[in-house]
Amino acid sequence: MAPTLIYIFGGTGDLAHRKLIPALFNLYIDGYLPGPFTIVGVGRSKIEESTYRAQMRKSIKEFARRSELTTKYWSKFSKNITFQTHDLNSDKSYKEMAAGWKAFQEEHGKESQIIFYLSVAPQLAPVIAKRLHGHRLCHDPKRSRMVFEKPFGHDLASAQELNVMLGKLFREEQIYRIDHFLGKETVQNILALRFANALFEPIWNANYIDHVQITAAETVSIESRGSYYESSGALRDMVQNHVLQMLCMVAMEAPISFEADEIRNKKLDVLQALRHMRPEDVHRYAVRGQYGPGWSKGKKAAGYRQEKAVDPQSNVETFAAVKFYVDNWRWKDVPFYVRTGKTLAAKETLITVQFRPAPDYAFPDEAAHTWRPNRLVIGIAPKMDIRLRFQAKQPGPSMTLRPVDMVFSYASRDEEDCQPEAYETLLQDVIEGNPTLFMRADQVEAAWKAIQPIMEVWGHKPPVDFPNYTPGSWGPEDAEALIARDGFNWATLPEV
Ligand SMILES: NC(=O)C1=CN([C@@H]2O[C@H](COP(=O)(O)OP(=O)(O)OC[C@H]3O[C@@H](n4cnc5c(N)ncnc54)[C@H](OP(=O)(O)O)[C@@H]3O)[C@@H](O)[C@H]2O)C=CC1
Ligand SMILES: O=C1O[C@H](COP(=O)(O)O)[C@@H](O)[C@H](O)[C@H]1O
Repeated sequence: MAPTLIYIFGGTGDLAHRKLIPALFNLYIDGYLPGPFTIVGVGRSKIEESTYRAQMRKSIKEFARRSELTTKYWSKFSKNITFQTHDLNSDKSYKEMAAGWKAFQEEHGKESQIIFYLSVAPQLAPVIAKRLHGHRLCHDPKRSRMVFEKPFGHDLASAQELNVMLGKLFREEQIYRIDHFLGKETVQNILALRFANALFEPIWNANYIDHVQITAAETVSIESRGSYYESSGALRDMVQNHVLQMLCMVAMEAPISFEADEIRNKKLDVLQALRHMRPEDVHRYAVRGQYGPGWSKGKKAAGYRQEKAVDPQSNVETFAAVKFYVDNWRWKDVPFYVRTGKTLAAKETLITVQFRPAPDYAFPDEAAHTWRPNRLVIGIAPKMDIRLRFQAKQPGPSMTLRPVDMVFSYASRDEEDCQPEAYETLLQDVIEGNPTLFMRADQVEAAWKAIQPIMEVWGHKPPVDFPNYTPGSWGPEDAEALIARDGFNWATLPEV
């Protein structure tokens, strides 16, 4: 692998502390980092290199998957970490970085590569891109890459604008739009489950599948991210990206190869097939919620409007549920119910594929058959498993049925401990120049387009009932109604 210089813009921020540096540490332990590499944390803070290193050591101890190995590997790893104070709006900073890049190439050779990870507020992205271009820091498309954190844009128009600008300055293959859910093992495994087995594919369509549910529930509040969340909300923060990407994995057609563009094309087809919502129909398809004050894990919990950096009258949603349809042959009239929210009853990311009931059959009524067990449940996180729930005969003299599970669990195969974190997989892909798991410009735009009508209606019509759910619940009543109207319930882990 080519010698690599990695700039982490936002090196003092939350994401760098909790995810990026710990992920790079794990990659180092596994020998996946290139021979010579340098990680340069960048922030406005005026801190010494030694202080930065000490902070990063603490982060690794706290957040790295294999923190117990900190002592063993830290001293070697830390030699590759440095810190620079820069204002990323200032030209001078890029001049200094250009000098640093020149020196790196002189030391390690012309095949060296440079990566800029933009772990900063999205408003900084355009100025950074222009300056990197202006200082020829990304002029060689084969040896320079930029990683853009989410959110990529604020809506369809701003995402398009950013894409157009980047398209003028760089080649698409240099631009890595990250969605960390795509780095999760269990999300990638959906492709293996569907396309490496002939078992499911024949029934993976509207003839046999009744509906699909995707839940991405969190127990945490918005924590210290109030100012970001006020300009985002659950729909932009989770549905536009992570949830729709999971939906694509479930709904896409079989790829003919695992080439980056082939997978991206197949996912784009799904996004483009999402049924357009007319503004007057949005209330039938989408529900929003905001948590009020209450109790969580035996402690008093603040409501969203009482959180730091949040407007006390805020109408930003912390919960969203949407019913999507994928208007193509495979998924004709099959609803995809998705929901996500903060301070919910459980941390649970789960995909449930509900099959249609068996046709009328010979079992006596007292067999108490229901058709709900007939489902495949994919645990994305924190439970990582796949369970097929089906009807079986209850042992005994009568023909009584009961639901049973056939389970593949990562934990039971000792595989959970050696799972790379999503950011490890994705950072390794950036270093190796593999964009398969990253979003192409058109995908990001198609995802914004899918939720644009909801954003517009919600933006124009303030909610009348906020706050409308309590911490520790499963969200607002209306979310139950959204799915109950069609005769179903949301699936959660204990009862699936
Ligand atoms: N945190 C998370 O869990 C997630 C974050 N993201 C995305 O990642 C990005 C970063 O988020 P997060 O780490 O939480 O943000 P933080 O607010 O914690 O950190 C922001 C970083 O940007 C730096 N910064 C801000 N302005 C400048 C500037 N003008 N010049 C140089 N550095 C600057 C800050 O440095 P300093 O303080 O030293 O000035 C700090 O390191 C955002 O786009 C966010 O949406 C995405 C998914 C999850
Ligand atoms: O991108 C985001 O994701 C996290 C949830 O990610 P997970 O891997 O912990 O499930 C979410 O908390 C955050 O609000 C959002 O920005």
